[in-house]
Amino acid sequence: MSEILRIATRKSRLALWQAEHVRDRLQNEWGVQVELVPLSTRGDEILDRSLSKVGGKGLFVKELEVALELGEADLAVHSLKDVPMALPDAFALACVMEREDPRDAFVSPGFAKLDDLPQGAKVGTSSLRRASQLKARRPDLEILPLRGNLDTRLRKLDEGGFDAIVLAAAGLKRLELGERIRSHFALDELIPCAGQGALGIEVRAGDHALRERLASLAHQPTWLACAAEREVSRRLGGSCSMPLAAHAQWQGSALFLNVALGAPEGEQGALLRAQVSGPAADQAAAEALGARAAQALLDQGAQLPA
Ligand SMILES: NCc1[nH]cc(CCC(=O)O)c1CC(=O)O
Repeated sequence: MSEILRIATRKSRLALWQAEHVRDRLQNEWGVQVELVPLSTRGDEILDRSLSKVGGKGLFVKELEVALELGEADLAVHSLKDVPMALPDAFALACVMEREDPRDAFVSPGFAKLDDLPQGAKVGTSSLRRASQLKARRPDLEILPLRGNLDTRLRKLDEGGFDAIVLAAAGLKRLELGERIRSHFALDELIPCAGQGALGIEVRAGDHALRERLASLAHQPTWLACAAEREVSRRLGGSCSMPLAAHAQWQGSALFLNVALGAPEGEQGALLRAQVSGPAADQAAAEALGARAAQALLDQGAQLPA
């Protein structure tokens, strides 16, 4: 077979690692030839500005979709947490792969963990989700914006100006930067965002044969957990301009879904939290759990975006 599959990817080191990871699996497990098609996305170009104000997460995904649409690539590999809840009809999420460590990591030259930070310490993160949960635990902290890819953020920490920064453990581990992690936040202490640590593969919706074949890369427990998490975002109209956290963990055949929602940007207010659990044998059951968690937040007064 002379078939060549092409993977559209962003050019950041993490995006390339993730695309190479999928390439290697396809080559090893299917014996096909796979090429990477690296693209720069508008998301990367405007990373130094406020993403939440220019159009949100979808930007990371959009240019890769254009390459799929034009037939320049057959698959797009994404960090699932950057994939919008609703894809355009022409595209489909063919599979979600086994999740890496979903936790957030505490990175600091001088301190081993959050509780060790002195009063008023400066913590870098531009994630509203991380900021609202950190503030709920430590109202004294000064949260400062920190953007850019992982290498850029670590460089900014090394240049001074922050006592600590918070990053996804998965990205650091994939880039062999795990030694920068001083400690991991517990999953109920700094709840991750929906899909954190998981990879999703997007294809043209009409590529039925490829969609079926990609089922061999899917990890069903990860997919069901992420389906529950993503349903919370979908119900609450979640975007990265919303400080929403949703993380589901398996205990036997039951899924435990932890969610938190901070006050809207610039406003004061308590962090809302909820936990729901139940069996989740299929996607519908997982999404029903997500819907229950979203309703629990709404019952506590969560505001849907206008
Ligand atoms: N928001 C950007 C982004 N998208 C995916 C990852 C890391 C990998 C992952 O969480 O799956 C990161 C970095 C971070 O949040 O620190």
